[in-house]
Order: sequence, then C-alpha cells, then structure tokens
Amino acid sequence: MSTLHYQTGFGNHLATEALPGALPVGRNSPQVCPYGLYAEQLSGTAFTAPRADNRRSWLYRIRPAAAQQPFEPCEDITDWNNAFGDGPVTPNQLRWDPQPVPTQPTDFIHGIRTWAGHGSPDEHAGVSINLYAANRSMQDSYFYNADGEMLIVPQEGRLRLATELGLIDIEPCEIAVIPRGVRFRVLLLDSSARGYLLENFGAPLRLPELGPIGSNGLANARDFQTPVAWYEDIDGDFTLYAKFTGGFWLARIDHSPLDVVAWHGTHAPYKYDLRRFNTIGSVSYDHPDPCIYTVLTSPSDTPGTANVDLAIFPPRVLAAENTFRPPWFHRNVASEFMGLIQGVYDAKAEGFSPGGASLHNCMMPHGPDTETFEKASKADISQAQYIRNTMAFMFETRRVIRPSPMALASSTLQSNYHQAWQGLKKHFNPAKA
Ligand SMILES: O=C(O)Cc1cc(O)ccc1O
Ligand SMILES: [Fe+2]
Repeated sequence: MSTLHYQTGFGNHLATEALPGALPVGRNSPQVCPYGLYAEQLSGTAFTAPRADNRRSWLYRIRPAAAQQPFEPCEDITDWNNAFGDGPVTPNQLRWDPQPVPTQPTDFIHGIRTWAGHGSPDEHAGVSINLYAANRSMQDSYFYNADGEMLIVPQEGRLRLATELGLIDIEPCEIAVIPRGVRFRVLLLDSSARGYLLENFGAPLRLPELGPIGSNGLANARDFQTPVAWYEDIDGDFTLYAKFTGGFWLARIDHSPLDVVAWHGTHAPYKYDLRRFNTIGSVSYDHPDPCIYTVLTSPSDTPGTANVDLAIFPPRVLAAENTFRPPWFHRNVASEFMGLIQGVYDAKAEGFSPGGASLHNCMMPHGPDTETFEKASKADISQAQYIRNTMAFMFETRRVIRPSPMALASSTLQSNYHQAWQGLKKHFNPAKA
C-alpha cells in the first residue's frame, strides 16, 4: 500500500541516515556531530541486560529530547488509564460487541479506552488492553509513553505512525510496535480507524524460541519491518503529551520532536504483516495448544510463563484425522483476551464480531459454542478443511486480566454470552462406548 522504506529483521542492530554522513563513524558520541546534530542514547532495557535482550538506540537529532517545557497534568485523557478496578473479578466469561466510531472529533490518543489489564507501570510488569476508535489525525501534538511499549492492532482504517525513528504505515491484518519512550504522532489515512492497543509494561516483546520447530517458522524475522530515518525540521507551538505512571501529562514544545536525522541501534518501532505468519499445526491428530500460534512474547521472570503473548488464529488448513478439529473445551490458569480483525473465528459460529472482544479469565471454562461443537463432531474429516476468511488474535497473560469499570459498564457487553454453551446436549450413553 505504501511507498515508505523499511529495514528488515527482528532485534538486529540497524543503522539509517536521512542525510548522507549524518551517522558518526567509529564512535557514538563525537565531540561535534555531523550537521550540528545532538547525540542522544535511548535505552529500552537495563544497560547490563544480556546482549540477546539488550535494546538501545543512538539518535542524532536537531535538538535533544530534553529541550522541552515542564509538564503539567493533562485532564483531557480519562478513558485510557491503568485503573483496572479493585475487588473480586467476575468468574463469568465476558464478550463485547464492537465499539461505535466516535461522533465528536477524536484523535488516536484521545480515542483509547481501557478495557482490561493488570500489573503496574511502576513495577514494569503487566499490561493494559485497550480499544481505540478515532476519526482524525493528531494535530500539532505528539506523544510518548514511558509506561510501556505499544502494540497496535488495527481492525478498521489505515494509520500512519510518524515516529522519531521513521514512518510506518499499517492497515488491518498488520501490527506495529512502538517501543517505550519513542515520540510519535498518529495520522489517519482513512476517515475513521478502529482497533486494539496493548500496552506492555513488562519486558519488550520478542520472537518466541522455536525449539524443535527449527530455524524457520511462525513469524519469520525477515518479515519484520523497521522504518528508515526520517525527520521534520519544524518550529511552532506544539503539545507534547506524555504517559507516565498511569497518568497523562502535557508540555509545550516549540519544535517538532520528530527531528532525528539518523539513528542506529536495536530500540526502534517495527511492523509485521500477520498474513505472513507461517502457521504450524497438527498433521496427524489432536488440536495443538495455542502457543503454536505465538507471534511475539514478553517474557516474565518465570521461564515459560509470559507477561503477555500475542497469538493469532490466521487462515490455515486443518488436516488432523480422527480428531475434533476446533479449539477444545478447556480451563486455563492463564487468562485469555481475544479480538477479531476480520471474518469468523473458528471456535465461535456466532456473536464474536470483527472489532468485538472476549475475555476468558483464569479457570473460566470455555471453548467451541454449541453450533461449532455439533458441526465439528459430525464433519467429514477425511478431507482437509480450509479456513479462509479469518484473523483472530489473543493476548494471553500469566496474571488475571481485570476487566475495567468502563468495559463492565459498556452497553456493548453481551448479557447472553453464557448462552453460547447452553444448548450443549447430554450425549452420554453408558451402553455405547
Ligand atoms: O479459547 C480460545 O478460543 C483460544 C484458544 C484457541 C485454541 O486453538 C486453543 C486454545 C485456546 O485457548
Ligand atoms: Fe481459550
């Protein structure tokens, strides 16, 4: 769709300059930088983080980020917060219809509504899960998030992410990650935009290990795209919004903070097209655990137990024999928040719409709805099944996902979701094995 230029790979050390010779050679911090630029290091992990995990970039910019006015509390962003409610969480399965597009002029950061989450930005652990709906570009304003990295999952409408480190265009079925601290603004390329936003307070998202799968498969590193350096040299009266410790702040700034002429490093935004995912599945029997569909993972301090995983359920071919092919009935210690980007999700014949959401928390029983169960139990599985029109995703986390007060009060909350499993008949017959 776009003519933007990207560098490829995941987690590799990239280098890019918008003007020839803007990147210093042989050192990060020369006494005087080319073109009169300032050098600035942006660290996304501890200085001493292991090499494989370390994320930092060196930015060469017109003014350092420190050249800004003091921040004041910002009152006009209230629906995006880290107030996930307190008190006991309902043990009921929850599902929501899609959110309406706003009627008032609303830009991306003002159109974010917190739906669920856990943990805290102060602790660098947990997530917030949000829905966004916007109908105009951010005007004369910029934003950065000190609380976590932002994973944007568009469901409707294309976005241009104008970031310090370059331009990214995304459309539905693509995702983008903006790392902690990176300054950016969001432009709408269509009249309205809607989607999902994960704020990850924990360790930066990374590719999962592949184990016995081998050196290829799932999301391949070469399909990740990071922008080339791009800058604007604009003076004016702008607003810089910041999110820090769950609250919003704003400062005046007399120039665009998107003034990085060259950069190199590992802490940089990227995009990925979910349609490139190399789906691995069972070619003998049984439906595998959904971790087989992991795109990205934010590990916690406990091995194998993620702060959050992004898994997808993309178009694919089901071939398992003598098997109930859809997702099975299950209860899980981990908590599962799902969204649907397009089409129909294979575990739910009805009621889970594109733009909608579901939450199956710790130990909540769930699985195929009655219609899906009955159909799959009788289906001819001598033939492969082609699942074409779909793209669902799941944020799976180790901790309970607390639905926000706003999500629980929303008119889009389905009061009849439990009906999905009410029609399940008793088939038991002790006389027939
Ligand atoms: O609950 C869900 O729909 C998500 C899911 C999908 C799957 O294929 C296996 C397990 C699982 O939790
Ligand atoms: Fe599940």
